[in-house]
Amino acid sequence: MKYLNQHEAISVDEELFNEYKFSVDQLMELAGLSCAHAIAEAYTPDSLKTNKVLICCGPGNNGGDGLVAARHLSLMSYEPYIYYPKRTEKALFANLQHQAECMGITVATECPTSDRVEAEFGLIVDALFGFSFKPPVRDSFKPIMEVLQKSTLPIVSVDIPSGWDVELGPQSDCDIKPACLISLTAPKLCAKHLVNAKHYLGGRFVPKTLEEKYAMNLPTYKGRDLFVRLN
Ligand SMILES: NC(=O)C1=CN([C@@H]2O[C@H](COP(=O)(O)OP(=O)(O)OC[C@H]3O[C@@H](n4cnc5c(N)ncnc54)[C@H](O)[C@@H]3O)[C@@H](O)[C@H]2O)[C@@H](O)CC1
Ligand SMILES: [K+]
Repeated sequence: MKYLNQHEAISVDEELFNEYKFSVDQLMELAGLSCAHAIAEAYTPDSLKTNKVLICCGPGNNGGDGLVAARHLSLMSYEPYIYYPKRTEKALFANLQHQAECMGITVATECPTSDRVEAEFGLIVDALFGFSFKPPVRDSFKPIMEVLQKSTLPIVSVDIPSGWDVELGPQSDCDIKPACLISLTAPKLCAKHLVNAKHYLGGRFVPKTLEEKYAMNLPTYKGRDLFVRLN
């Protein structure tokens, strides 16, 4: 299987939208749903200290995947709580936030303290930054990155472990250690730097012609599964 560089990941994204005419909402829903399913397989509610899940959502589409995943997790016996500090004006994101709130999920702008996170939650979902991230992390996201770096809870990263360079992996100023990574579409080069982590692939929406154009050589998804375990 091929691990994409940052440029390839962005090109694949653009082709899905421009050539194949998918809308962002469509792919985000499928991506976030596949994350919720992979999380439910990797961390059943009763395997966790508590079923409360902290979902950290960033300002871009990676954050959107987190908002979608939260909604699906709430339908599957988890109790999500969303930290979403930097919001956009775009209707898609406002609607995703609204849908989550209508389902009784808190969407907060205030960064939770480490003490609170350790005491209150059983799992952290990191949907802060995806394949468009360029290090270093800007100041406004440093407090939550510190919480993630200090945490003893399992962290599930969506697409890219946040703060990692998309190709080079961990950075000295920001080195979170996810217990699980859910790559979307195809893994990116940074996934080669995972240590002792579960690795899933989700985002089962890549047309065969696009897979072949980028020589992705994707693994076979089983039956109706929305994700496949890589490691
Ligand atoms: N192409 C695909 O196949 C799909 C991609 N999706 C998701 O979309 C993600 C990519 O989304 P985007 O391109 O919107 O970008 P990201 O969500 O990766 O991040 C972009 C945002 O982060 C900010 N940012 C970048 N560097 C930063 C830094 N150093 N410090 C603080 N903030 C920083 C940018 O200002 C921007 O607001 C993927 O990783 C994946 O999670 C899915 O939603 C749908 C399908
Ligand atoms: K992430």
